[in-house]
Amino acid sequence: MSTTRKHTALPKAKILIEALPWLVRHNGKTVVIKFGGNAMIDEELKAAFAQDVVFLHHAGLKPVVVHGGGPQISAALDKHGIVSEFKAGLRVTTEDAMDVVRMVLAGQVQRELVNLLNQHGPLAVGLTGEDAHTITATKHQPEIDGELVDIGRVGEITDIDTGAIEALLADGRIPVVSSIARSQDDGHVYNVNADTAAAALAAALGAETLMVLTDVEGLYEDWPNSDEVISRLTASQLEKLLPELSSGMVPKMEGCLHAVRGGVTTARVIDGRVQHSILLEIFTDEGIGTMVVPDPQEGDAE
Ligand SMILES: Nc1ncnc2c1ncn2[C@@H]1O[C@H](COP(=O)(O)OP(=O)(O)O)[C@@H](O)[C@H]1O
Ligand SMILES: CC(=O)N[C@@H](CCC(=O)OP(=O)(O)O)C(=O)O
Repeated sequence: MSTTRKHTALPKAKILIEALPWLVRHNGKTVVIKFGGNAMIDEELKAAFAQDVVFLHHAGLKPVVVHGGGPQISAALDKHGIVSEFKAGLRVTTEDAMDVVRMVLAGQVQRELVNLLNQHGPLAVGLTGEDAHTITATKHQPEIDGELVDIGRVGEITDIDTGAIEALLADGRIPVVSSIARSQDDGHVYNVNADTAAAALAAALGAETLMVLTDVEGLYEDWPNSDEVISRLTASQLEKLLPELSSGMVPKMEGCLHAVRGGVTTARVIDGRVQHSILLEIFTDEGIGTMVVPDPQEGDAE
């Protein structure tokens, strides 16, 4: 081998070998990746996201994608002359708005991600929570200032059926799930926050990791005054912090808590604006966002 080739080949081999412990650790494990609408900034980032997910698949992990689309829904509602309003971090969803939500999530955002993933092979299959009873919900009425408030067709998850997703994973596919649920009691479909849906799926699937890609570096300790990111916190530490959180971070961190309390080993909030942030997070020591871990059991070494 020429000296020049050795010089370029060796560093590449070293990078591959560095990933070996992580490849071994994650082999065969399910990882639920939530791709937030705010992180879908440009075509390059979306293509890099698809590459990362396909990489995980070929590296022996079982990725499941749950996508958001908040900004995309707001833009479409705007075109329909419907004003977007959020209460308790959730979109007030009228019957007409629900049609738009479903059209954008299942017909636009999900299709685009499925298409990007399938440029690498016949891998991705899109579904919504309605399919095969994957997500069942009942009408959600959040409590605001001590009163239950009606925010329309917003769902609270009551049941997850992992059958369809597990069948797809067993068939070597990458499920791409839109956060729309069916209701058992009134026949309506419901709008579910995508972080909440991803966390519930991660827990029900017994996933090793929940990874939430968003448009900030992680959970800021004192948002919006400082950009100091909390790199690691236990479930109990997070629980204490929850009442202080605001807006989009509420469902994200509640979801992370639900996931780790439900058996997921780590839940991470990472910056989706950084290209290949998924690979950095899974295959290197340089975790870049906020990691939530279960409380240490008595007798565990710190
Ligand atoms: N403590 C916090 N740390 C980081 N971001 C926060 C915090 N509190 C609120 N936020 C807001 O939450 C947003 C992320 O949530 P959201 O807009 O719902 O994103 P996504 O579309 O990725 O789900 C951030 O852009 C930021 O404005
Ligand atoms: C009930 C509720 O608020 N649903 C969300 C669903 C999409 C979502 O969660 O998208 P992001 O992850 O991009 O925020 C919405 O209508 O915006």
